Amino acid sequence: MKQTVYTASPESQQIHVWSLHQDGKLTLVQVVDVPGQVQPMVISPDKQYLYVGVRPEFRVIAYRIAPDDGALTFAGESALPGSPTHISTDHSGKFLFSGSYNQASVSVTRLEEGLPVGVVDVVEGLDGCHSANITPDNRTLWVPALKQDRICLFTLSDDGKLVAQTPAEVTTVEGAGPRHMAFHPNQQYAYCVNELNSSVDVWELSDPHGEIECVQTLDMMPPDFTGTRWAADIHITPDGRHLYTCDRTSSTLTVFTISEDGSVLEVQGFQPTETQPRGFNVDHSGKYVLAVGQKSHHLAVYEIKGEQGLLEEKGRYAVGQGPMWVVVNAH
Ligand SMILES: O=C1O[C@H](COP(=O)(O)O)[C@@H](O)[C@H](O)[C@H]1O
Repeated sequence: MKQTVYTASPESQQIHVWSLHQDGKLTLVQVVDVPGQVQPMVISPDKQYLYVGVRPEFRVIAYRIAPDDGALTFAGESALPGSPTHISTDHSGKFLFSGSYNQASVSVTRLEEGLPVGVVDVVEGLDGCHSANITPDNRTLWVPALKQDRICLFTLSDDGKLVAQTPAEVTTVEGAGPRHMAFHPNQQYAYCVNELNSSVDVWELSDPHGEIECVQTLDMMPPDFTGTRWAADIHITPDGRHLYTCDRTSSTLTVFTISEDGSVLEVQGFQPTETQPRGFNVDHSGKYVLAVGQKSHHLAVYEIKGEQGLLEEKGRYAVGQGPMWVVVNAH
């Protein structure tokens, strides 16, 4: 398996394309100058396109991915109704979702033959909308509205419309600020990192018409931490054994193990990382974590070690200015 890593740096308006080698080393393949401040990124389910959200002219740009070395070529673009804070796709590759914090909305863009062609739905009134997360069965879109301490639940219709479910939302404790999510591969549990109190909620997914319950809430900060909590991102290993989160004030990655059935998390340790980590990811082999520092302008690679999933730094690399997002493609 070959892997390519993409980092987005909005201040220098660049995407860096890296080959990730088996030993965790990176070599630079390409630096793409993006026409705008590039923030969120996602790879199409068929692995042929990288979609990126750009501002101040709000749009999604599609880059074709070269199958051999992962290099990017501009392929198309489409306007978005608000600043793209987060983008993702459904699993069929027919729709792209964009959560907009500043516009308090989530939008759905139709994809045709991999290219974005236009917005087909917008849901407003989602204050602090921070991400859109489709369940592994492609049925339900979970959309955290950070400023409302709720995660809205929508059914994705065949024509890309978002239909509020019953119940239409789940709520966190007051002041948590739900932000980003990950799903367990067994499809029974979702994990949400809460920005404002740096905690993680474990959501038990049930029958679509039944109750969805928060079965555990964990503090992700070291016990002696006294600063302002400012969590950002969350990722799970492909085998569902380890979960990682990041906090920007402390520049820390928190390491969790996950119980066999996905229901119980346990904090295993804290990894100091790049300054102000807003985005990170796990590679497809489940061997490496890659994190960028918005204030260090570097990408660090960590090897996942042993049963606890603790991290050991393998190298760090200068990227563009203000890096925010990391995605990994396997081809
Ligand atoms: O994490 C955060 O995100 C919001 C929205 O970010 P944007 O890049 O879409 O403008 C930001 O305003 C907030 O301060 C920050 O904590």
